[in-house]
Amino acid sequence: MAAASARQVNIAIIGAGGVGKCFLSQLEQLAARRPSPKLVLTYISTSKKALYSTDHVAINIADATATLAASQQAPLALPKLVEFLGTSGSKTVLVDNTSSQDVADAYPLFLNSGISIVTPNKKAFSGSYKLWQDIFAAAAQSGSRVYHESSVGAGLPVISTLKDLVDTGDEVTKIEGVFSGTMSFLFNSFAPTSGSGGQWSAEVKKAKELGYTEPDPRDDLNGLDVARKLTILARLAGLPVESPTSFPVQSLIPKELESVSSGDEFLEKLPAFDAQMEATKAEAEKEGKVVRFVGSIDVAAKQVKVGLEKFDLSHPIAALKGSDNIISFYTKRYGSNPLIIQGAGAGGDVTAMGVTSDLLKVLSQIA
Ligand SMILES: NC(=O)C1=CN([C@@H]2O[C@H](COP(=O)(O)OP(=O)(O)OC[C@H]3O[C@@H](n4cnc5c(N)ncnc54)[C@H](OP(=O)(O)O)[C@@H]3O)[C@@H](O)[C@H]2O)C=CC1
Ligand SMILES: N[C@@H](CC=O)C(=O)O
Ligand code: NA
Repeated sequence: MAAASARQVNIAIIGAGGVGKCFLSQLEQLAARRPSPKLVLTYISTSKKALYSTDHVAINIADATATLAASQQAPLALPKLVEFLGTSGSKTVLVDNTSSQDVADAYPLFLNSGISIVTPNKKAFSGSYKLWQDIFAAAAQSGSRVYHESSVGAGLPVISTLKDLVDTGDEVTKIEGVFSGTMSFLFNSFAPTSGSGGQWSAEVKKAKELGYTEPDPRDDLNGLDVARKLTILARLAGLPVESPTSFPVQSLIPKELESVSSGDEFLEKLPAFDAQMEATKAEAEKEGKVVRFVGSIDVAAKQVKVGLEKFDLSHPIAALKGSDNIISFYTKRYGSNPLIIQGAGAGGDVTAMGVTSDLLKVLSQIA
């Protein structure tokens, strides 16, 4: 076991894709700006490769992506990773930048071993309610921390705001808005409030290229990504929602493409079904409206729903730009004027910002 250092915190990263690379760059700046505690990257992996040494030698953060790409080491199995991180003698924060359910399922194991977690991955907090309970019980029992701001609204302060409302004794009655950067971008560019808009399937490809979509864009188009975010918010607001499939969720996947085997094949075949979304858009236009993909949680009625709705052109939801999310919290204190949060809801840099700010919170508590 390496010698213990109170003023050193080790960082282990799983996932080095769009968000992971932006996080690495923010971590490099953070480590340079803040000498204490010393931040030491000791493990990084994708699904196929890893970088680490048995004596926990620091990995150069600036070169980590390139060194990882050239590495011949395989990732450690998750229980082995927990063991490895536990032998460093320093406090450790795991940064999960994947969308993996397997990694999410292992959070209780990491937390029980005293390893804190920061992540934009929604799977742990929107999976089974039992996993949610196990995660927070493990953190409470071991004193390790878990933060997931970017799991809703990317770096926008959505989770922290909701926690503050609840923890200070306000009563949240309703949460509603646009919760997907991808869906926002798609509808803002396909059905703008002025002009004719782009082709649906071409906009879907653009959203993927811009890094807004989930690794498989069908996870956005089937409504599940928004359903996951609403599950997380509903639970934080006090509703023990069982899963993201336990309430009505509208899918925008054409019936004919429901069984295609890969995201790439789906994107290739999607142009043949553009007429379906054109019809939805035209129907709203006939009423002088635009269509948008929204979600809502009615806390008192215990109702959660996700799907398309039509909006007047003057409505704030109709007028969103780019990948903007807009989230309104209706509470007893705020009365009929909700507390509203708006801004980019997807993209590598803004998502990594939420992860980095979570890391800062953990450091202020453990270091
Ligand atoms: N992109 C965005 O705007 C936002 C993303 N998020 C969340 O951030 C997370 C990352 O998204 P993003 O960076 O866009 O996704 P990417 O697909 O770009 O990157 C995912 C990374 O995770 C790795 N990975 C996947 N599964 C495993 C596994 N089982 N073990 C180890 N590594 C694994 C991948 O490795 P490999 O390449 O080898 O598969 C890849 O490096 C997701 O949970 C997403 O929902 C949240 C808010 C906004
Ligand atoms: N795919 C998601 C990414 C952020 O959670 C989205 O588009 O909102
Ligand atoms: Na957020």
